[in-house]
Amino acid sequence: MNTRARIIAGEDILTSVADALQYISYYHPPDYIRCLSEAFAREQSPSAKNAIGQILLNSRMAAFGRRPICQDTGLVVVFAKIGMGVRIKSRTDFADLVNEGVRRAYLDPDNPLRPSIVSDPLVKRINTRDNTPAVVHVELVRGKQIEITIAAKGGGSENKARFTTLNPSASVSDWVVDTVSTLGSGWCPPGLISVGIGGSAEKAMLLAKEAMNERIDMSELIARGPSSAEEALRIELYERINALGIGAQGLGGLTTVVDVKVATYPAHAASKPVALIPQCAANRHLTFTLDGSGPVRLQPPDLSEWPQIGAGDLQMSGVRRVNLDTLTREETASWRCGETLLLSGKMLTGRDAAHKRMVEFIDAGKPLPVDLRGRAIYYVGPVRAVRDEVVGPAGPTTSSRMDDFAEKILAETGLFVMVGKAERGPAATEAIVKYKAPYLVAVGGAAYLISRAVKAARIVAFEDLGMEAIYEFEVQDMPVIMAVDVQGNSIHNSGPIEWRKRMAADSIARSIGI
Ligand SMILES: O=C(O)C[C@H](O)C(=O)O
Repeated sequence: MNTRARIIAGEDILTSVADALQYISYYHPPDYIRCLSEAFAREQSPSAKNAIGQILLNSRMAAFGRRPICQDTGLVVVFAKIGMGVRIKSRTDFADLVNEGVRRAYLDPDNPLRPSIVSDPLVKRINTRDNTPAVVHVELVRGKQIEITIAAKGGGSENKARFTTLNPSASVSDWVVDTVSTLGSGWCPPGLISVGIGGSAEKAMLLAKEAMNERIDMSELIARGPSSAEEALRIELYERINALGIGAQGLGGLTTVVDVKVATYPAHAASKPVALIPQCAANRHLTFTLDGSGPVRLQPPDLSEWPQIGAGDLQMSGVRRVNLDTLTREETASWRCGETLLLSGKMLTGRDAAHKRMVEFIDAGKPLPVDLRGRAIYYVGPVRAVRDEVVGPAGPTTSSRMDDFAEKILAETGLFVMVGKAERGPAATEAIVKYKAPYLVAVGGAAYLISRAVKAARIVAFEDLGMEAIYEFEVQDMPVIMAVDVQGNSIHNSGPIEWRKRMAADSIARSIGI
């Protein structure tokens, strides 16, 4: 038996991490594209079909353009299984090698990725500018290889991770379904729900996080039938979660999840820890193995698997064209929940840090550096532009994080319209009604597609905030859906209720044979 350690160069780890992060920034996993294409064909809700179509079209454009699928290019999470017969030739720690790979990938001049990580998360929250550090999990295993699973996890879906410890006899299925029904759609469905059961609090979370990177195989599982309690739970959850009618982007529809993963580990007799982590439509991960023969060599996927969706397939009939430069309160009050609008003209951008600072200015009686009166604001933190782009991928961020600022911003600035992603909470909805300032949504996960509607972009305030600075965008035909109108009607309430009812009626109809 050869007992000599196998040498793996640190540089091969670093290069492979960098190449893998670039690769997953623009190539969706083909298994996800296959499922989403099926969901697109099946979808009957026009809004949800349009959203899935935009995600698929965006994915194809990102793959051919080699630009990020989503403006949120993620928090890097690594699961490394290091064979105990391996010796890593490096002067730095394993985590430093990974971080150097992250730095190289995110600062790549051909395809720069958006740095989203802030240090001092408690107080200063300063962007580290290279997306480091990654979250690295290492396990020592038998063998002479290193297997690395790397993911770039979106912030919106990570924010919806949940944990509980159930009583041993309580139903995991009920807790998961109840919890998903409270998450809203900031996690950007259609995606996956991953569930970790057992171990301890942190172990359950890790089980869920690791399992979400497994191959999507729900239709195969349903076809062959479950062979374990975990598999039976996967099918049950897949059916029950989709029956909630949440649909793509929470607009109401048939597909909320394309798969549900379940991983288990022995637990204490007194406990049943359960972790739930959603995976968004920017489902980015890759597993590769290093055996000492050099860095990983990644082949592009077969792009003929990406459906060729055109504007005509997007169910955009009856759209209303809006000139943002001539908005009036009368006009915005006439927009109705569920309508598709195509926005043209100038809009401002601003997200978490810009809102916090604007409210600090207002509280201190200082004038804002930009006049929001009569304008639309888009909640976005774009990727840096390259080559002929005016802006990099620029999809919407989760609007509910701006809810706490809505009342003050609307009261003090005369802002007319907000554009973002997913539902608003009760306080923001009240402010929308009170100040007659409607709320529109763009499709989360269609960032590169949306960026093509941006014809000019310039930073107008808070440049030090990096991707969170306030820009002025000039857009042409940017597609959005009217989500909360000035009466307070919300598509994120009415859509899922309608599709839940329709699906229940359909299954009743099927069960009685009509
Ligand atoms: O940070 C972002 O751009 C978006 C975030 O991933 C979100 O979904 O809210």
